[in-house]
Amino acid sequence: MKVTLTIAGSDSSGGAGIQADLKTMCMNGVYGESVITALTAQNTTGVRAVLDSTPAFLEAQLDAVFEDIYPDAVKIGMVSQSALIHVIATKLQYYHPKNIVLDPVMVATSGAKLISDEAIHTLKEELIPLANLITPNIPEAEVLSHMKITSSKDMLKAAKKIYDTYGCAVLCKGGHQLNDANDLLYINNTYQWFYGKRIPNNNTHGTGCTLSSAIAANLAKGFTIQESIQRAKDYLSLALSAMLDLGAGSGPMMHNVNLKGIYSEEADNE
Ligand SMILES: Nc1ncnc2c1ncn2[C@@H]1O[C@H](COP(=O)(O)OP(=O)(O)OP(=O)(O)O)[C@@H](O)[C@H]1O
Ligand SMILES: Cc1ncc(CO)c(N)n1
Repeated sequence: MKVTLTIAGSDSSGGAGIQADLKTMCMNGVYGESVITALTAQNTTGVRAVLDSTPAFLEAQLDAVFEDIYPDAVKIGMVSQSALIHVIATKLQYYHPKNIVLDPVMVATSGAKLISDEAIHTLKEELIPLANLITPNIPEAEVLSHMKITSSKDMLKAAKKIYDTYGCAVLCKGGHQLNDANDLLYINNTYQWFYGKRIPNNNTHGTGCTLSSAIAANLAKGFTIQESIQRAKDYLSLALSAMLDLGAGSGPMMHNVNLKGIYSEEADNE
């Protein structure tokens, strides 16, 4: 069985973060491990409090996981402090996992800021260059590219700028902001659109976490980046289409959907 590790924050309401990642990994046919960067007290209406892990405890979690059940892919989500980002970067350089997907989480769907300004700088300097793929949404791509994005053309310009600066593949997600749910992959000096039909569901808490962990799960199973993105988008669409409606705010998605067995197999080239 293939193994995928999530390094992310816990969401007490179960819709985003570690909880979304583990549900997604389970449904996508891989064994999921979790290293927790922070606890959040949050629900569908907002984030009430954040308690960060200490750097030493984060380090202990990473060593425990990598020394025993070595993951085939790693997904990184919310990391709010520079010292924690530094620990992750140091350990990833030491253990060298094959596939690293980084979701540069900055702001929750509910609007809460999940990273300090100093940490954004450390993320750019130390962690983004280690990733194989990063998955910014539009506001995050604006921060990373230092430009405003108001159209598909802008998405392409920003994704190219990020790729040229950091050397990792970039999936710029069009989810919340533009009319369609179209995402743009920039990789190896070329680009590819992944088109998605917008599902009329405002319960989008955790869509970014779900997409990045589904991509990591599929990379672990041996699919290419392009195949993994397509499969992750298909999974997300199914989870959104189930139209779960929980909580007073932007609610979570339904993960226990009928996948008709298509998401559990491994790639032919494995
Ligand atoms: N209503 C929708 N219908 C279909 N796909 C959607 C919808 N909303 C978002 N998506 C898709 O979900 C994925 C995540 O994109 P999104 O822009 O929502 O990420 P995000 O803002 O990082 O999420 P989060 O809310 O977890 O921070 C993308 O593939 C996007 O196209
Ligand atoms: C813990 C956590 N990670 C990521 C997000 C972004 O959706 C969130 N709301 N909470």
